[in-house]
Amino acid sequence: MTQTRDAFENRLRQIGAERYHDKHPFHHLLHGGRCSPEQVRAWVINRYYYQHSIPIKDAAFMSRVEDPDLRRIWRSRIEDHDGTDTNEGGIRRWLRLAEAVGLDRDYVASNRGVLPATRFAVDAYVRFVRDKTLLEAVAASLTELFAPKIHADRIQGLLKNYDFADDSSLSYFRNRLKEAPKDVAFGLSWVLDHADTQEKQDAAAAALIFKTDVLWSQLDALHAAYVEPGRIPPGAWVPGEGMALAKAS
Ligand SMILES: O=C(O)c1cc(C(=O)O)c2c(n1)C(=O)C(=O)c1cc(C(=O)O)[nH]c1-2
Repeated sequence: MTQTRDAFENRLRQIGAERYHDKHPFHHLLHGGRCSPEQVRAWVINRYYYQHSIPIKDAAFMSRVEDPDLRRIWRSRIEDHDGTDTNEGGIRRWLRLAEAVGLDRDYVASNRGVLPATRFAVDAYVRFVRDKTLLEAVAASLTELFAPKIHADRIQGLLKNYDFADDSSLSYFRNRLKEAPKDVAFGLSWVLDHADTQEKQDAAAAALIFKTDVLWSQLDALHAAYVEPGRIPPGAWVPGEGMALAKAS
């Protein structure tokens, strides 16, 4: 049976409550100040691959949209990450974080050393958005419903626990707190409007579950490689690599 708008929204929110990556043990270590500097670096390097792929994903989405009004709304997502004349953009802000934790920004931007499972998961998200229906593609982005809380927790946890954390290094997350609400308000109402049969509601819910798996498996890979059991796959970043050279005084 097709669910009412409210019941369907609750179903989507329940998926986040059960499966969002704020519950992953790696995030508990990171936000609680229990990551070593090397583990923080591993997270920054791998998460950059996600950041760099988000505007590629959004461009793949836009390439399939026939409605200029939808493209007009969606394109701010690309600008939020790639920047504009007046906005530095999320990718550069992330590289500022990379420098603050001691990494060489060109190394991080090269995507060398990214874990294979991170690549597989993130590339699967880009392909999903390229290949599935527009409804499934928008529904997959709705994990962002749950992101403001994790960004706020992260800002607080990193500021409290790590010397590298300050307004400059954490500016990525502060900006997302301003940018994400407009995206998610639009995305949610678009999905609620367009998922008007049971079949479409089921497909949208499955897309959101798929996306929580994309996020969760990245952290599983990070945890296995750099926390426990500490098995770094061949070719992945090894602590000590990719560091910025100390500035000559
Ligand atoms: O730090 C996080 O936990 C987190 C999660 C997510 C998400 O839920 O996919 C995004 C972001 N951050 C983020 O910063 C971001 O720009 C973003 C875009 C998207 C998307 O699917 O289009 N998700 C996310």
